[in-house]
Amino acid sequence: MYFGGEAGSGKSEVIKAVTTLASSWWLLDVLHKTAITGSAACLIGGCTIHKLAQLLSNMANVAVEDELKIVLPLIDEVSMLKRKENGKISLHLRKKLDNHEEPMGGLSGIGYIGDLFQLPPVLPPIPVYHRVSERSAGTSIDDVGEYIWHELLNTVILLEENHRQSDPELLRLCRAMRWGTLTAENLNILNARVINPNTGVIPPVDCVTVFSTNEQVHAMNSVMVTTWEACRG
Ligand SMILES: Nc1ncnc2c1ncn2[C@@H]1O[C@H](COP(=O)(O)OP(=O)(O)OP(=O)(O)O)[C@@H](O)[C@H]1O
Repeated sequence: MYFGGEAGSGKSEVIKAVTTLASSWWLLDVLHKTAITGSAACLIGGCTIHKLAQLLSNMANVAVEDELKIVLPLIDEVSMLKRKENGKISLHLRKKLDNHEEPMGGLSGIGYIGDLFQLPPVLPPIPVYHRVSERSAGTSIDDVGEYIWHELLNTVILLEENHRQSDPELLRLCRAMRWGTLTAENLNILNARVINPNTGVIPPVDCVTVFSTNEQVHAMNSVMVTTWEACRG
Protein backbone atom coordinates (compact mmCIF):
# COMPACT_ATOMS: atom_id res chain seq x y z
CA MET A 1 0.00 0.00 0.00
CA TYR A 2 1.21 3.51 -0.78
CA PHE A 3 0.05 6.61 1.09
CA GLY A 4 0.96 9.81 -0.71
CA GLY A 5 0.20 13.49 -0.70
CA GLU A 6 1.91 16.85 -0.61
CA ALA A 7 3.63 18.24 2.50
CA GLY A 8 0.97 19.02 5.08
CA SER A 9 -1.61 16.59 3.69
CA GLY A 10 -1.49 14.44 6.83
CA LYS A 11 0.80 11.50 6.02
CA SER A 12 2.44 11.64 9.46
CA GLU A 13 -1.02 11.77 11.02
CA VAL A 14 -1.84 8.53 9.23
CA ILE A 15 1.24 6.93 10.80
CA LYS A 16 0.15 8.22 14.22
CA ALA A 17 -3.34 6.82 13.65
CA VAL A 18 -1.96 3.40 12.64
CA THR A 19 0.26 3.47 15.74
CA THR A 20 -2.69 4.31 17.99
CA LEU A 21 -4.76 1.56 16.41
CA ALA A 22 -1.95 -0.98 16.78
CA SER A 23 -1.48 0.09 20.40
CA SER A 24 -5.16 -0.32 21.20
CA TRP A 25 -5.01 -3.87 19.80
CA TRP A 26 -1.78 -4.64 21.73
CA LEU A 27 0.00 -5.02 18.40
CA LEU A 28 2.72 -2.40 18.70
CA ASP A 29 5.44 -5.05 18.61
CA VAL A 30 4.53 -6.17 15.10
CA LEU A 31 4.34 -2.67 13.64
CA HIS A 32 7.79 -1.65 12.42
CA LYS A 33 7.98 2.01 11.59
CA THR A 34 10.99 2.98 9.52
CA ALA A 35 12.28 5.87 7.47
CA ILE A 36 15.29 6.33 5.27
CA THR A 37 17.03 8.94 7.44
CA GLY A 38 17.53 8.97 11.20
CA SER A 39 15.80 12.31 11.69
CA ALA A 40 12.72 11.22 9.72
CA ALA A 41 12.66 7.96 11.71
CA CYS A 42 12.82 9.89 15.02
CA LEU A 43 9.84 11.99 14.03
CA ILE A 44 7.62 8.92 13.72
CA GLY A 45 9.11 7.07 16.69
CA GLY A 46 10.69 4.43 14.46
CA CYS A 47 14.11 3.32 13.27
CA THR A 48 15.96 3.65 10.00
CA ILE A 49 15.30 1.14 7.25
CA HIS A 50 18.94 0.09 7.58
CA LYS A 51 18.46 -0.70 11.27
CA LEU A 52 15.47 -2.86 10.38
CA ALA A 53 17.55 -4.63 7.74
CA GLN A 54 20.25 -5.24 10.36
CA LEU A 55 17.73 -6.59 12.84
CA LEU A 56 16.35 -8.88 10.18
CA SER A 57 19.74 -10.15 9.13
CA ASN A 58 20.80 -10.73 12.75
CA MET A 59 24.05 -8.83 12.43
CA ALA A 60 26.35 -9.33 15.38
CA ASN A 61 26.74 -5.67 16.31
CA VAL A 62 23.05 -5.12 16.82
CA ALA A 63 21.10 -5.99 19.93
CA VAL A 64 18.88 -8.48 18.18
CA GLU A 65 15.50 -9.18 19.66
CA ASP A 66 15.10 -12.94 19.54
CA GLU A 67 11.41 -12.60 19.16
CA LEU A 68 11.46 -10.02 16.40
CA LYS A 69 8.01 -10.27 14.92
CA ILE A 70 7.16 -8.56 11.69
CA VAL A 71 3.64 -8.14 10.43
CA LEU A 72 3.43 -4.59 9.12
CA PRO A 73 6.56 -2.64 8.16
CA LEU A 74 5.97 1.02 7.35
CA ILE A 75 8.53 2.94 5.29
CA ASP A 76 8.20 6.71 5.57
CA GLU A 77 9.78 9.34 3.29
CA VAL A 78 9.68 6.74 0.54
CA SER A 79 10.79 9.22 -2.14
CA MET A 80 14.30 8.55 -0.79
CA LEU A 81 13.99 4.77 -1.02
CA LYS A 82 16.31 3.12 -3.55
CA ARG A 83 15.35 0.10 -5.63
CA LYS A 84 18.21 -1.79 -4.00
CA GLU A 85 17.01 -0.99 -0.46
CA ASN A 86 13.52 -2.23 -1.25
CA GLY A 87 15.02 -5.40 -2.71
CA LYS A 88 17.24 -5.92 0.33
CA ILE A 89 14.35 -5.63 2.76
CA SER A 90 12.52 -8.24 0.70
CA LEU A 91 15.55 -10.51 0.76
CA HIS A 92 15.93 -10.18 4.55
CA LEU A 93 12.22 -10.77 5.12
CA ARG A 94 12.34 -13.91 2.99
CA LYS A 95 15.12 -15.29 5.15
CA LYS A 96 13.61 -14.14 8.43
CA LEU A 97 10.16 -15.47 7.63
CA ASP A 98 11.61 -18.58 6.01
CA ASN A 99 9.57 -18.01 2.87
CA HIS A 100 11.98 -17.86 -0.05
CA GLU A 101 9.36 -18.05 -2.77
CA GLU A 102 7.36 -14.88 -2.21
CA PRO A 103 8.44 -11.23 -2.28
CA MET A 104 8.76 -9.70 1.21
CA GLY A 105 8.66 -13.23 2.59
CA GLY A 106 4.94 -13.46 1.91
CA LEU A 107 3.97 -10.57 4.21
CA SER A 108 0.40 -9.59 3.53
CA GLY A 109 1.10 -5.89 3.91
CA ILE A 110 3.76 -3.23 3.74
CA GLY A 111 3.07 0.48 3.92
CA TYR A 112 5.06 2.95 1.85
CA ILE A 113 4.43 6.55 2.86
CA GLY A 114 5.73 9.77 1.37
CA ASP A 115 5.53 12.36 -1.34
CA LEU A 116 7.31 11.27 -4.50
CA PHE A 117 7.94 14.93 -5.35
CA GLN A 118 10.15 15.30 -2.28
CA LEU A 119 13.86 14.46 -1.93
CA PRO A 120 15.20 11.62 -4.10
CA PRO A 121 17.70 9.08 -2.71
CA VAL A 122 21.30 10.01 -2.06
CA LEU A 123 23.52 8.87 -4.95
CA PRO A 124 23.03 6.83 -7.06
CA PRO A 125 19.75 8.57 -7.52
CA ILE A 126 17.51 5.79 -8.77
CA PRO A 127 14.40 5.87 -6.59
CA VAL A 128 12.29 2.77 -6.22
CA TYR A 129 9.46 4.36 -8.21
CA HIS A 130 11.58 4.83 -11.35
CA ARG A 131 10.96 2.14 -13.92
CA VAL A 132 14.38 1.09 -15.16
CA SER A 133 14.02 -2.55 -16.06
CA GLU A 134 11.59 -3.64 -18.75
CA ARG A 135 11.63 -7.16 -17.43
CA SER A 136 8.64 -8.23 -15.40
CA ALA A 137 10.79 -9.74 -12.68
CA GLY A 138 14.54 -9.38 -12.88
CA THR A 139 16.91 -11.25 -10.65
CA SER A 140 19.21 -8.58 -9.18
CA ILE A 141 18.34 -6.98 -5.85
CA ASP A 142 17.60 -3.73 -7.70
CA ASP A 143 15.21 -5.52 -10.05
CA VAL A 144 13.42 -7.20 -7.16
CA GLY A 145 12.99 -3.87 -5.38
CA GLU A 146 11.62 -2.29 -8.52
CA TYR A 147 9.38 -5.25 -9.30
CA ILE A 148 7.77 -5.12 -5.85
CA TRP A 149 6.96 -1.44 -6.23
CA HIS A 150 5.66 -1.59 -9.79
CA GLU A 151 3.98 -4.98 -9.91
CA LEU A 152 2.83 -5.76 -6.38
CA LEU A 153 1.73 -2.41 -5.05
CA ASN A 154 -2.01 -2.71 -5.36
CA THR A 155 -3.43 0.07 -3.21
CA VAL A 156 -2.68 3.76 -3.59
CA ILE A 157 -4.22 6.33 -1.25
CA LEU A 158 -3.62 9.99 -2.02
CA LEU A 159 -4.35 12.62 0.61
CA GLU A 160 -5.49 15.72 -1.22
CA GLU A 161 -6.42 18.24 1.44
CA ASN A 162 -3.72 20.45 2.94
CA HIS A 163 -3.99 20.82 6.71
CA ARG A 164 -0.79 22.77 7.32
CA GLN A 165 -1.06 25.74 5.03
CA SER A 166 -3.90 28.17 5.61
CA ASP A 167 -2.61 30.94 3.34
CA PRO A 168 -4.18 30.15 -0.07
CA GLU A 169 -1.64 32.24 -1.97
CA LEU A 170 1.34 30.47 -0.40
CA LEU A 171 -0.34 27.11 -0.94
CA ARG A 172 -0.81 27.93 -4.63
CA LEU A 173 2.90 28.82 -4.91
CA CYS A 174 3.99 25.69 -3.03
CA ARG A 175 1.85 23.53 -5.31
CA ALA A 176 3.27 25.18 -8.44
CA MET A 177 6.78 24.56 -7.06
CA ARG A 178 5.92 20.92 -6.33
CA TRP A 179 4.66 20.35 -9.87
CA GLY A 180 7.50 22.34 -11.43
CA THR A 181 5.04 24.79 -12.99
CA LEU A 182 6.22 28.05 -11.44
CA THR A 183 5.53 31.01 -13.70
CA ALA A 184 7.57 34.20 -13.94
CA GLU A 185 4.89 35.90 -11.84
CA ASN A 186 5.19 33.18 -9.16
CA LEU A 187 8.97 33.60 -9.12
CA ASN A 188 8.67 37.37 -8.76
CA ILE A 189 6.43 36.93 -5.71
CA LEU A 190 8.85 34.45 -4.13
CA ASN A 191 11.98 36.45 -4.96
CA ALA A 192 10.44 39.59 -3.46
CA ARG A 193 10.51 37.77 -0.14
CA VAL A 194 14.12 36.65 -0.17
CA ILE A 195 15.85 37.92 2.98
CA ASN A 196 19.59 38.45 3.08
CA PRO A 197 20.83 38.19 6.69
CA ASN A 198 23.98 40.09 5.72
CA THR A 199 21.88 43.23 5.35
CA GLY A 200 20.85 43.00 8.98
CA VAL A 201 17.22 42.27 8.08
CA ILE A 202 16.12 39.20 9.98
CA PRO A 203 12.93 37.20 9.58
CA PRO A 204 10.47 36.71 12.46
CA VAL A 205 11.83 34.17 14.95
CA ASP A 206 8.95 31.76 14.43
CA CYS A 207 9.25 31.40 10.66
CA VAL A 208 10.92 28.56 8.78
CA THR A 209 13.98 29.76 6.89
CA VAL A 210 15.64 27.99 3.98
CA PHE A 211 19.25 28.56 2.99
CA SER A 212 21.27 27.11 0.18
CA THR A 213 24.65 26.95 1.95
CA ASN A 214 25.96 26.17 5.45
CA GLU A 215 27.76 29.51 5.40
CA GLN A 216 24.40 31.29 5.23
CA VAL A 217 23.02 29.04 7.99
CA HIS A 218 25.95 29.93 10.27
CA ALA A 219 25.60 33.64 9.48
CA MET A 220 21.91 33.47 10.37
CA ASN A 221 22.59 31.52 13.55
CA SER A 222 25.10 34.18 14.63
CA VAL A 223 22.57 36.93 14.05
CA MET A 224 19.88 35.04 15.97
CA VAL A 225 22.16 34.22 18.91
CA THR A 226 23.32 37.86 19.14
CA THR A 227 19.73 39.07 18.99
CA TRP A 228 18.66 36.57 21.62
CA GLU A 229 21.51 37.56 23.93
CA ALA A 230 20.63 41.25 23.48
CA CYS A 231 17.00 40.48 24.38
CA ARG A 232 18.08 38.72 27.55
CA GLY A 233 20.11 41.79 28.48
N1 LIG B 1 -7.22 15.14 8.97
C1 LIG B 1 -6.66 16.20 9.58
N2 LIG B 1 -7.42 17.12 10.19
C2 LIG B 1 -6.87 18.18 10.78
N3 LIG B 1 -5.54 18.43 10.84
C3 LIG B 1 -4.74 17.54 10.28
C4 LIG B 1 -5.24 16.38 9.60
N4 LIG B 1 -4.20 15.69 9.09
C5 LIG B 1 -3.10 16.39 9.44
N5 LIG B 1 -3.41 17.48 10.16
C6 LIG B 1 -2.46 18.48 10.69
O1 LIG B 1 -1.81 19.09 9.57
C7 LIG B 1 -0.42 19.26 9.84
C8 LIG B 1 0.39 18.54 8.78
O2 LIG B 1 0.17 17.13 8.90
P1 LIG B 1 1.35 16.09 8.70
O3 LIG B 1 2.59 16.53 9.41
O4 LIG B 1 0.80 14.75 9.04
O5 LIG B 1 1.59 16.22 7.13
P2 LIG B 1 2.60 15.40 6.20
O6 LIG B 1 1.84 15.03 4.98
O7 LIG B 1 3.23 14.29 6.99
O8 LIG B 1 3.70 16.49 5.85
P3 LIG B 1 5.26 16.29 5.42
O9 LIG B 1 5.29 15.75 4.02
O10 LIG B 1 5.82 17.69 5.50
O11 LIG B 1 5.90 15.37 6.43
C9 LIG B 1 -0.19 18.76 11.26
O12 LIG B 1 -0.20 19.86 12.14
C10 LIG B 1 -1.36 17.84 11.52
O13 LIG B 1 -1.68 17.80 12.88
